[in-house]
Amino acid sequence: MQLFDDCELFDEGIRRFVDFQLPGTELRLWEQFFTKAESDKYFRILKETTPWQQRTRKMYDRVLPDPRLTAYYGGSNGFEWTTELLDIKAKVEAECGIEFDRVLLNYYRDGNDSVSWHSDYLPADGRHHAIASVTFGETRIFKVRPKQHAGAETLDIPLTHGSFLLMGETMQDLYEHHIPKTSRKIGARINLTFRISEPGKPVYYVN
Ligand SMILES: O=C(O)CCC(=O)C(=O)O
Ligand SMILES: [Fe+2]
Repeated sequence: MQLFDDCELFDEGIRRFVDFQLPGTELRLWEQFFTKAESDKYFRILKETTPWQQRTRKMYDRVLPDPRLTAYYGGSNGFEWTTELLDIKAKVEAECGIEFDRVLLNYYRDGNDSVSWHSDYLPADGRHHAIASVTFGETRIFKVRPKQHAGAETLDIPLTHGSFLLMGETMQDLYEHHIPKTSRKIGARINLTFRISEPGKPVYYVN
């Protein structure tokens, strides 16, 4: 589905906007939301200065490393915000009019890194909020399908360098998403998901 219906001139070309018009929720994509120069700078700084962590999770009776590295900022138990993360957050907030208070960074080192089908973790206040997803680096396919997916189509969205994807409040209730592995010889990708938690409550992040 390609509905580039609201193009505006951007300093390095055309900023393309897509509203995927998903039933029951909002899913909107701004490509080249950050300029090439900004995106290159943020990719380099985040790659080099983030204290990337290798998380593990228990699968049945085995403890397996997540196929990606992560770092968590803000909220009540994340790292201290950096200038760059606050700048990225401010630009996203100005566009969508929503304020976020924490961000999860994912570092996909190559095509072998991935995230399996899931919906994002329910915040401590028991209700889902909008999530803003920003990508720097290699393009990866973001797949979306309804939770009731028998017979349903999967939406494949290439998330490009400098793009901003906004998932609406009900997205996690109704849909799940996934970044598949790829055998293509590709470089690294960094994804940031800005989230909202109930103020004052610790966030036990999983996804
Ligand atoms: O890398 C992405 O685009 C998605 C990451 C994700 O789904 C998550 O961290 O929950
Ligand atoms: Fe997710």
